Amino acid sequence: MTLSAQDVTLAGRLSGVSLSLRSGELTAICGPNGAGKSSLLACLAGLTAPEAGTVLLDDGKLAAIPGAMRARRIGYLPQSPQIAWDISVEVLVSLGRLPWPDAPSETARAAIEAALSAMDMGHLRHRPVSRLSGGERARTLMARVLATRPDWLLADEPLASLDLAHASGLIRCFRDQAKAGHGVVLVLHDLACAMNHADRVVVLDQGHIAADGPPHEALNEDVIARVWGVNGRWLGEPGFRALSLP
Ligand SMILES: Nc1ncnc2c1ncn2[C@@H]1O[C@H](COP(=O)(O)OP(=O)(O)OP(=O)(O)O)[C@@H](O)[C@H]1O
Repeated sequence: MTLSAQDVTLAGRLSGVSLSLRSGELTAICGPNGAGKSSLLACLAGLTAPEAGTVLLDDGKLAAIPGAMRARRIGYLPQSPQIAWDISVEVLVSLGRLPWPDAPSETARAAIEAALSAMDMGHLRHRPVSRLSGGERARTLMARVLATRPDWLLADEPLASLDLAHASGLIRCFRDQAKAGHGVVLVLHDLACAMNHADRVVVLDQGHIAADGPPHEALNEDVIARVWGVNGRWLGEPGFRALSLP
């Protein structure tokens, strides 16, 4: 399965971006503030229509796929999700099953339970979302996406408010999803996380692709100096790299 952008343009945000993402891989999209990462992810999710260019899911135009089917195939976590109603954690997570015609069913129940468990939210399932901490709220919203069991997981800064143990658990979850053949695409500011856990890194800079490849190439020190303007140094062993900043 592939999810591709062909010459995608959004004025002032993306300039002719082309890339083809493969399922079974964890792809990290990195870049400075305002580089166009969230804009690209929203286009790939089918939630922002490009002004020019096309997004393809496998060989078909994403825009031509009916909404419910698209929502079954692509799960999307925005950078700052809004929660409209003060419902319980469990009800919010169960909304992830809305695109499916199966609710309530054994499959739906199992997907919701697995998502609550993966995000360590089972013990808070009855709590209203207005009474969650920031990290708990983020885990609940991620669980809602997981409950859909989409082919593609697109998440914008999914680790931003998680503590160390929950961030590590979520990275493991993303890796398992990729191993199971799903496509995982994450916007990440944490370059060490991208270096250590991604199969592929796409670096965006001012709406263009500045680098694209395995992490050790796409995030080498020259690219970091050129794109971020910082002379960082990679330290440590592969898989446990840390970026030391001057
Ligand atoms: N709805 C919008 N309409 C017009 N311009 C926008 C819109 N949203 C964002 N922009 C602009 O487009 C550019 C890219 O924004 P985007 O949110 O994609 O960047 P980003 O790489 O995700 O940044 P960050 O790391 O700060 O989250 C920025 O200059 C931003 O100001």
